[in-house]
Formats: sequence, C-alpha cells, structure tokens
Amino acid sequence: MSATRLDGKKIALKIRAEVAQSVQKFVEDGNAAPKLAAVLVGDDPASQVYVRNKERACEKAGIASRLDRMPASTTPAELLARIDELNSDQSVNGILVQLPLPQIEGDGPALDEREVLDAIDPLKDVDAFSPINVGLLMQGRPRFLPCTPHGIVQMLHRCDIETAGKHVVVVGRSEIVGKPMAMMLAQKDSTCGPQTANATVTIAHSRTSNLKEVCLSADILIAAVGRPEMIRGDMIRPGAVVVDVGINRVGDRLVGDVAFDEAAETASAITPVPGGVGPLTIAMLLHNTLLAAKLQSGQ
Ligand SMILES: Nc1nc(=O)c2c([nH]1)NC[C@@H]1CN(c3ccc(C(=O)N[C@@H](CCC(=O)O)C(=O)O)cc3)C=[N+]21
Repeated sequence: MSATRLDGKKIALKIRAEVAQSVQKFVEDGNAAPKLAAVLVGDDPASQVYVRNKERACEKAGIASRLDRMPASTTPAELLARIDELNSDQSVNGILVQLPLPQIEGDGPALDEREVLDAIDPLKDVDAFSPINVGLLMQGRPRFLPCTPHGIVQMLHRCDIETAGKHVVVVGRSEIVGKPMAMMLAQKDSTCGPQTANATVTIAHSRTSNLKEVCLSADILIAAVGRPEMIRGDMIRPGAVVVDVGINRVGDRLVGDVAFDEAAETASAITPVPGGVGPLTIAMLLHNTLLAAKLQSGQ
C-alpha cells in the first residue's frame, strides 16, 4: 500500500473537542446547553447503534440529548404529532429523525420519509434535509450543512487537500450525500467550508455507462453508492484521493464502497471504513446542534 490513510476518527475527535469548547463558551455566556432530540422509530439494530453513538458524542461535548423511541407500528399521524411537539419545545434545539424509517408490517399507512422530514422546523433541522436548507445550500448561502458532506469537506481541508480546479467525481446521487456533496464542492470560494470549493464536479451513478473511464479521470473520487467494494483498483487514477462514504455490512464485517487494498495501491490518499467518513458525520452533527442553539438564541 502506498496511499496515506486519512484518519477520520482522529480528525473527528479534534472537531468534537473544538465543538465542546464552543459549547462551553456558549454556556458560560449564559445560554442553556444545546439540546438534540433524536427520534428512533422501530428497532433496526444498526440504527440503535448509531443513535447510541450520537447520544454519547453529545454527552462528551456538553450537549444535552433526548431519545424518543417509537414502535415500528407508529402511524404517520403519531410521528408527525411527535415532531410538532419537538418543534414547539423551546428546550429542543435540534431534531433528528433516524433514517431509514421502518416499512410497515400489516396494513397500516406507510411512513413517508419525505413527509416526515418536511415537518421538521428548518431552524432545528440539524441534518439539513429540509427543502429550505437544501435550497439555501443550493443557492450558496447555507444555514446548516448536511453532516456527511460537511465532514468530508472538513477532512479535505484539514488534510491540506486542495479542491480548487480539481476534477471531483462523486459516485452516487442521494439526497443525503451525493447531491449536496457535488453542490458544495462546486460552490464559489468558501461558502460551504474553507478552501474546499471551486472544483469541477461530475456526478456519476448507476446509469453512467462509462463509469470506469469517468472514475479514472478523477483527481478526487468520492464513493457514495452503497454497494460493497464496487469501486475497484483499476478505476483509480494514480495519485488520486479516494473518499469512501460506504457503510456496508457484509457478514459481520463493515466494508466501504471501495475495494480498499486495491485502491490503496494506486491512490495517494484514501479513507478507511470504519474510521473514515462515519465519525466525521457525527462530529458535524454536534457542530450543527450548537449552530441551531445559536440561531435560536438570535446569534
Ligand atoms: N437522520 C439521519 N441522519 C444521519 O446522519 C444518518 C441517518 N439518519 N441514518 C443512518 C446514516 C448512517 N450514519 C452514520 C453515522 C456514523 C457512522 C459511524 O460513525 N461509523 C463508524 C463505525 C460504526 C460501526 O461500527 O457501525 C465508522 O465508520 O468508523 C456510520 C453511519 C448516519 N446516518
């Protein structure tokens, strides 16, 4: 392996320490500690782990949290009522509805993710999934930045990886990662984070016919497709930076969207899974929760 391993865990701990310091200052200035409300519907084991990790990270940063567990049989009306309650609860600064929502067993009405996310007060939308926050980002005047793409931007910046003038290929076009990631890297100057804009961006996806050629033209390749190890070594341009957003459970192993060992032969730098992008997502969630508290206190 010749590539540098980009240690997301270490960078995330640094960011979390910075957030903790800012939280402390915010509280010393006479404000209540920021508070995050997480809503977990159903009992998906992976979601349980994520939500617990988020709670623990909040606690370490001095951020209060509450977890609302709701059964998989929750109806849309019940979930929307809970979100309303959190929207009007002045002590709650950030609201996160853990995705994916469970698919209904039996014949009750299905939970529509879009409808649920649309119901979250945009000022408390720490995931930045609401149409208002997506629109603001699109227009280059973001309020909240979505956690995973923001974490990637922070990592590139903190590892001195320049994006200006570079060709970035984003593989995947999800609302959560691919689309906002592409938009952020194409922005002018630093509207979406320091020194991490002005890239030439290509969005590739499952219907891209010449995926290998497109990937081979990337200076920075961001894989966010959700298919285990689909990006192979022969798709990496020598010296490219590879960012692996994939979190795939294969048996009892956690693997990314990139075949790490192959890609590391050719790349100049690469993020591992685990220990890459995942921890950064949580760090930026804490950042957004503090930002939400500041916005709501008029700062
Ligand atoms: N409303 C909402 N917001 C989210 O941000 C959200 C979500 N729903 N649903 C699920 C996905 C996934 N996600 C991860 C966050 C951290 C790790 C993470 O820290 N992973 C560790 C390993 C964790 C493990 O071992 O399972 C790592 O990569 O090193 C992974 C995945 C946030 N998501």
